[in-house]
Amino acid sequence: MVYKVLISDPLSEDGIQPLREAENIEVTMKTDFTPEELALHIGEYDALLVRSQTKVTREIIEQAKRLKIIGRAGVGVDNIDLDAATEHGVIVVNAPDGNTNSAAEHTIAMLMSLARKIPQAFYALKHQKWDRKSHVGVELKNKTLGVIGMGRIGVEVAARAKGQRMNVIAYDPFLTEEKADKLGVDYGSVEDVVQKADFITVHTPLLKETRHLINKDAFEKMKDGVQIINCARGGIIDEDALYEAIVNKKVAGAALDVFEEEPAVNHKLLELPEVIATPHLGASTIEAQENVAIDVSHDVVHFLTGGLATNPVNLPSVPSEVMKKIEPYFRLSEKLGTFLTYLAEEAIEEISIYYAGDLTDVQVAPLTRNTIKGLLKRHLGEHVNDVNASFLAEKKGITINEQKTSTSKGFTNLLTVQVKTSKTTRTVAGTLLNGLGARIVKVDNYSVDVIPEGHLLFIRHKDQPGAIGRVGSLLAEHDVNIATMQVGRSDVGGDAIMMLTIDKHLEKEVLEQLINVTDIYAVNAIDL
Ligand SMILES: NC(=O)c1ccc[n+]([C@@H]2O[C@H](COP(=O)([O-])OP(=O)(O)OC[C@H]3O[C@@H](n4cnc5c(N)ncnc54)[C@H](O)[C@@H]3O)[C@@H](O)[C@H]2O)c1
Ligand SMILES: O=C(O)CC[C@@H](O)C(=O)O
Repeated sequence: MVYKVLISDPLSEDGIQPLREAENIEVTMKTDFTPEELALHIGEYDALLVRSQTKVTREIIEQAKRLKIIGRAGVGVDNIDLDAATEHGVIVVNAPDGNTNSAAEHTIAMLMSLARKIPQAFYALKHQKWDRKSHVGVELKNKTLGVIGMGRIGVEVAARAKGQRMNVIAYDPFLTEEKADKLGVDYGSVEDVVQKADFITVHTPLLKETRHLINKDAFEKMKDGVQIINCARGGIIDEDALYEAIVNKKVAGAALDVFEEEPAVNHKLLELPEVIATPHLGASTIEAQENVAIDVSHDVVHFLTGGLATNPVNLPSVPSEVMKKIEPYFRLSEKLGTFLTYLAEEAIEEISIYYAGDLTDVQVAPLTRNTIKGLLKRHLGEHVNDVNASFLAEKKGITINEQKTSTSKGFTNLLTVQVKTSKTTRTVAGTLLNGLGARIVKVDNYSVDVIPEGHLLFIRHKDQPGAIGRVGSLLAEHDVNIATMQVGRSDVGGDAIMMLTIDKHLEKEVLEQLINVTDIYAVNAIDL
């Protein structure tokens, strides 16, 4: 059998040697397909290799009848429809490490160019203007760099900024004070970073949660004259808000490698003299392109010849006998993990998963991985899957405990998940009710009975007359319909909880008002 591999974006010729040299693999490099042409021809191929230009949409995947693997030579997989790939049994692999250095160096290059107005000065000189007055810069020494997203690239950027004698303040949902100390950076919330930094650089993936993370509100809180860098993904910064902040002189400059829509030609931000930009060049070094092409080529060769992929991004394969027994619990375990991300307000340091009742008779490791996936996915994005979840948790310094116990508290099966942060321990437990599906049956010490789906509100309050009514009225005022409501308390007049299911996502402003309602201690708006 000969496997046909299509490379539809320019990849390093040296990097794809493992593919060229493999037996029974035929490589076609064709980088000028239109989306329509790609959809027309993709049916002939077993593997597709891309960078960020090719959009591997559902329409393309639906035409890809032979396709087994998509290789992304780079980190971000936002140009690939992962759900469609998974639904069609196509494994997606990426090359997460190969361009870290390149992207970090590009960020520092942008930071220095921005501070010293090098592109603007060069442009003037190219146009025969010897203009020194307009191009006075600022020094980096003793300035504060705010880093949002301390993954592979953020950590490297922070280390290099320290080499420029900068102070670094950073935020990442997985960054603890201890880890920040080890890295020699200050630990802060997004607010702290935004308020204290002279330069702000973002290094998160583009997710629902990070879309417009830097928006009008954030710009208002920043120091006057702050400068912004985005070498991660267009869309993390709200481009309209950035434009306005530059025109209003709040922001003194911005360096952009990425845009919401690419290619970004005729973009209004590019008309502003304060903006410098590159056309998505973060990973464009000979070394990075070779690294990512080698990594992804090896994975494609291994996978097509019956081996395992090193960097799978979507669903793994689980043996069918195991799957059959545990499949009914999959949704529940993932939802319990996700639920806890809303309750844990600091970085999670430890996760413990307890299996009781019927669950003591099954192989639970895939469920543990699935719970961890639910826990990580909200902040790390769609590339977290059952295969890489434990590995990613470990890399984030999270300890994982898995235990089978005899305390099923009267349930036929009981799955209890507990997370510890530096300040608190939060617990949620769920069960699969025969014929009725999944239920959350305990949150911390309170018994509840809630379907783990949709929009939930978990409210802690003082057991006082009127507290429930005030919550109901406020939600009604904002046209939020309560579908179900349960209450519980530790003792009369003491701590109590409300667990509500509501018909739509709770907007931030309503959440803020709810937190300020008399006798309410805390509110978690949870989207499952
Ligand atoms: N410009 C380029 O050519 C280029 C090159 C490489 C990577 N990138 C992009 O850079 C980004 C980061 O890549 P990486 O390899 O460091 O990824 P990574 O997964 O190692 O790190 C991302 C970090 O962002 C954090 N994060 C998630 N949500 C957050 C939030 N709301 N606030 C703060 N932090 C949050 C995660 O916890 C994680 O630690 C990706 O979007 C990637 O696609 C761009
Ligand atoms: O392919 C490229 O050059 C961009 C890659 C980069 O954005 C990534 O996410 O790895």
